[in-house]
Amino acid sequence: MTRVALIAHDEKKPDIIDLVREYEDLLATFDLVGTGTTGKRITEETDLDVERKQSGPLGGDTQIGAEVADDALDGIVFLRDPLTAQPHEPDISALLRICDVHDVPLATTRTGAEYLLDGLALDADFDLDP
Ligand SMILES: O=C(CO)COP(=O)(O)O
Repeated sequence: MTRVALIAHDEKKPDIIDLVREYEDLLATFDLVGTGTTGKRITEETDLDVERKQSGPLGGDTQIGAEVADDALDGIVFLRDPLTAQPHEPDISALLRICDVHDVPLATTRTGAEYLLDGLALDADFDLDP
C-alpha cells in the first residue's frame, strides 16, 4: 500500500488540514504517518487515520527520516514555515537530505503537495474526479 508522511510546522497546520480535506478520499486509501502534533490535528479534524510519531522537535522528523532510509515511504508532504527558526533545524535538514539520497518525492509547498498527491493518485490508479 502507498505510504505517505504528512508534516507541517505550526504556521502551516491550517494549510495541511485544508490540503488533506481536499484529498481525503485519496488519502483514506493510503497508509499515513505524521509527526506528533500534525498527526493529532489531522485525526481530530478529519476521518483519516494517521500513525503518529514524536513531535518534530522531539525527534519526529528523524523517525520519518529513518523510514525513508528503509525505503518505507512513497512520498512526503512537509509544509515548512520558511519564516520561523526551528530548534530542530538539523533534523529537518537531515530529513530533506535523506529524501534526496533515496529519491523519495517530497513537497514543501501547497502547490507542490497537490502535484505530488496527483502523481500518487495516478500511480495508484485512483480517479480523483469520479
Ligand atoms: O516540527 C515539525 C516538523 O519539523 C512538525 O512537528 P509537529 O507535527 O509535532 O508539530
